[in-house]
Amino acid sequence: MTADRDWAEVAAGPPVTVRAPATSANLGPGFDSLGLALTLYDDVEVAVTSGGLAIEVDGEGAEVAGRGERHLIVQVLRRAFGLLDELAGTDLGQPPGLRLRCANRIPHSRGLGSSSAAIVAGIVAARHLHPAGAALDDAAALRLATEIEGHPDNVAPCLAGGLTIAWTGGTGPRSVRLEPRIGQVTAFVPERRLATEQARGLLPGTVPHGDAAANAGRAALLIAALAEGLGTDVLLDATEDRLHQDYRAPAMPESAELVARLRGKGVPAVISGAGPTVLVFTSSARVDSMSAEVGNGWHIHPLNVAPHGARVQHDRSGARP
Ligand SMILES: Nc1ncnc2c1ncn2[C@@H]1O[C@H](COP(=O)(O)OP(=O)(O)OP(=O)(O)O)[C@@H](O)[C@H]1O
Ligand SMILES: N[C@@H](CCO)C(=O)O
Repeated sequence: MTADRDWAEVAAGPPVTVRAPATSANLGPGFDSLGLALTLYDDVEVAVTSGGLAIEVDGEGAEVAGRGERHLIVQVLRRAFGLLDELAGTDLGQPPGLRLRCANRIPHSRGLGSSSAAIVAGIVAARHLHPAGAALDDAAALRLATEIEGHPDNVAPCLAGGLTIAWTGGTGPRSVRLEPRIGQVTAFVPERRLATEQARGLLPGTVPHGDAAANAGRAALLIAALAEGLGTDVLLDATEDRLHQDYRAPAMPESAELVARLRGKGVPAVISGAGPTVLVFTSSARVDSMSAEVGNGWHIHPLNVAPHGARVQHDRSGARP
């Protein structure tokens, strides 16, 4: 099948800008399954050009700009363009050139889903730019993003917004989106980075049956607490974890200590994703009083749940939404 446009025509058109939200995965007991989209965003502009590869990065992780073909978003664009040709039966191949402009606000390797935002932004941009982009539907986008990221819990809310429960079934990764009834959450972000790969390496191969059973019950309770807007006392119990946080504590002792301290005072606090950011479910009034107590060394981000997943921002072409 031939596409209705070729890369030269795409290059003559406008670039696409995608806004992708930060995400917090696990939320305590929901390891590799639960995720929340947050109102902290990366913006990625992608243009097809007549040749070469140019990458500009402003903000977080500016050092990744020099990676050329190894830049995560470039790799994702290439994978998505290849998959689109396969799915649509077209043979466009790779575009002659690409230009990326990244405005990064999500801190890297802190547990706020920066890699998922980059992956999802790349997929949404590729779907918009490729003339047969509609062939990559939402289910295929989730499958591709999960394949690249390795687990679905950050990419699902980054694609869908809100609160998501993600799992891998017989047909691959899937997710369900819920509208959480919670107000503000606050991210306490330390300077120290922790790569997800390193944090995953600290997990044991097996866990005691009692711990697995406790987490299953708490994860179920957490969904009810978030969906129904249940009170802080329920949320405190519902965010208890026994499957990952303690095993990872040696790699982020300050974060583990902060979570324990806040929980000891009745505040529902968890490690965000693979850490070391601490995510707190609480009102803004409480955060103000907590901030003084938490001390220096933490960047404090009061955030809301992002209602939408990654979306195209400026579409001057009037083409696909
Ligand atoms: N906007 C981006 N552009 C290019 N590469 C990125 C971008 N964001 C993240 N990355 C890559 O992903 C790495 C961080 O991914 P990692 O999985 O370790 O942490 P995270 O996604 O921030 O946290 P978590 O998965 O725990 O929520 C960075 O070091 C960088 O290589
Ligand atoms: N569920 C993942 C989230 C981080 O990407 C983990 O905790 O390793």
